[in-house]
Amino acid sequence: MASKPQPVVAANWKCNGTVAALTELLAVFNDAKVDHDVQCVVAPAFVHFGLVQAQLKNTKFAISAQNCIAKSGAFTGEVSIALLKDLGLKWVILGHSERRQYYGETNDVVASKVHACVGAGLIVIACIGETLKEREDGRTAAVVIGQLAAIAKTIRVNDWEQVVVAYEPVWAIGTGKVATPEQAQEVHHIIRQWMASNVGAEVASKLRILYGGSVTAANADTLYRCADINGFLVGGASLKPEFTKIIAATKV
Ligand SMILES: O=C(CO)COP(=O)(O)O
Repeated sequence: MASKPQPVVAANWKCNGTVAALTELLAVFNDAKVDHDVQCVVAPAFVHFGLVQAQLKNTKFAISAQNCIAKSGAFTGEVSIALLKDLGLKWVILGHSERRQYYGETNDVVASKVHACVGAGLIVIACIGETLKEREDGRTAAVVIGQLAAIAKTIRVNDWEQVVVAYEPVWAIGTGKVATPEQAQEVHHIIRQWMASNVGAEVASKLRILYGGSVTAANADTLYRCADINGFLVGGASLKPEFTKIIAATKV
């Protein structure tokens, strides 16, 4: 346990929140006593960046985008790396399954975004994970390795310092059906082993691999005890005060 890398606990607020509700929640995050070595991250919708930048005072937290595109210009409705950097943002989530599913982001699209973002100095939370059908067909390892390999192909070994991997089984997202610790650990181990064999042992041992999918204050402790789980990417529960308990679960 002592050799685990610094945990990351990230709140993915997705397309949720009101000014009033988020103001209340940020006050809770500001008051949270986080006295262990952990990186907390909040990813609001783009329209809430200003609110979060003005109100989030807890220095354990960074602000993240939920997506971006590589280049600025005539791309109506999009937000580019340069726009994020101009606001002082350092983190971005890429390849979330909702972006893959609803916006057609393929492994190659995600990989090229990861390449562009690490090249620009951002820290990327790169999401991978299988659907229920893929799991039932026995293709979990092949799918997540395919997603990971596409990224590994586009970035250099040193770039992995700027990448956090989030394993989010699609069937566990927003369903209340959390992966068991055994199911999660099995895939996290496969990811780390693949990284060790294909990128390098040191990169693999330092890589933060987060679990996401119906994480709550009630299951975070048990999940974090798994050897290869280094934190969480949280949706629903990150919009509630219980998110601070999920952060606390990474204190060992
Ligand atoms: O998609 C997720 C985080 O990115 C997980 O969402 P839930 O925690 O709501 O299942």
